[in-house]
Amino acid sequence: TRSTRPQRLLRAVQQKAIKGDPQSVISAIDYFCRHSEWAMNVGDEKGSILDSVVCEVCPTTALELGTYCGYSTVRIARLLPPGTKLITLEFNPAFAAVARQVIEYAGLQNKVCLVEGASGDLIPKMCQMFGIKTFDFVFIDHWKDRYLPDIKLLEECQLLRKGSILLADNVICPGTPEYLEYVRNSPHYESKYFKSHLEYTKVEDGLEKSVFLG
Ligand SMILES: CNc1ncnc2c1ncn2[C@@H]1O[C@H](/C=C/CNC(=O)c2cc(-c3ccc(F)cc3)cc(O)c2O)[C@@H](O)[C@H]1O
Ligand SMILES: [Mg+2]
Repeated sequence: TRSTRPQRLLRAVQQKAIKGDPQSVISAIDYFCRHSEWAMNVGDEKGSILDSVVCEVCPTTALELGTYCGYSTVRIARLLPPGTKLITLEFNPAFAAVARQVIEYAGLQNKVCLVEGASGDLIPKMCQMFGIKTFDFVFIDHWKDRYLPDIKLLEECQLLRKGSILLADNVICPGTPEYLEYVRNSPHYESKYFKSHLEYTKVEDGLEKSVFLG
């Protein structure tokens, strides 16, 4: 049977990147997506904004919603100091299998915990599964209509603290109108839009950075 796009993306990593070198894995995926097949990774332009926010926050606990092929997982994990963990949630087993191999190829398996399952089921289990009290940083990049319910769930589970940073992809394209309206109007968040472009295109898109105020 034909290979899937994530499998072809993984093959590009295995053929072009250097084992144990996260930057070469990132570059191999970006090259593949620009010159062979577009894929819904956060990409290099929005990815450098993601990098700067991660470096600014220096999270000790981080969560990613929607691993897909692990591109943003590698971008985030490569910047984390030793001893910190990035927990990434992915409910599609085929995508999770590819992501595990991409993360391992980058040599970052010790900084990442990929949990297979739905965010709605797993978020309430973060404390019992990992002893996590609160997240310093959350990268949101899964189904766009799940951004809002999932941050409300994070609030309910008291997994956010004063100063926790949420960074959401695709707030313009495909768009997350209900999420944007909430974080921009809620007294519990201070929000800022980082204008950029949809990965590998000239279409406008951007990231929304929101600080939880408690
Ligand atoms: C709902 N709870 C969930 N729990 C765990 N994993 C979940 C999940 N929802 C979705 N996922 C997973 O996240 C990933 C989903 C990502 C959805 N992303 C998009 O739709 C997306 C789409 C575009 C896009 C933009 C323009 C266009 F023309 C076509 C596509 C660009 C992006 O950057 C995107 O992130 C998959 O791996 C999916 O299996
Ligand atoms: Mg995205």
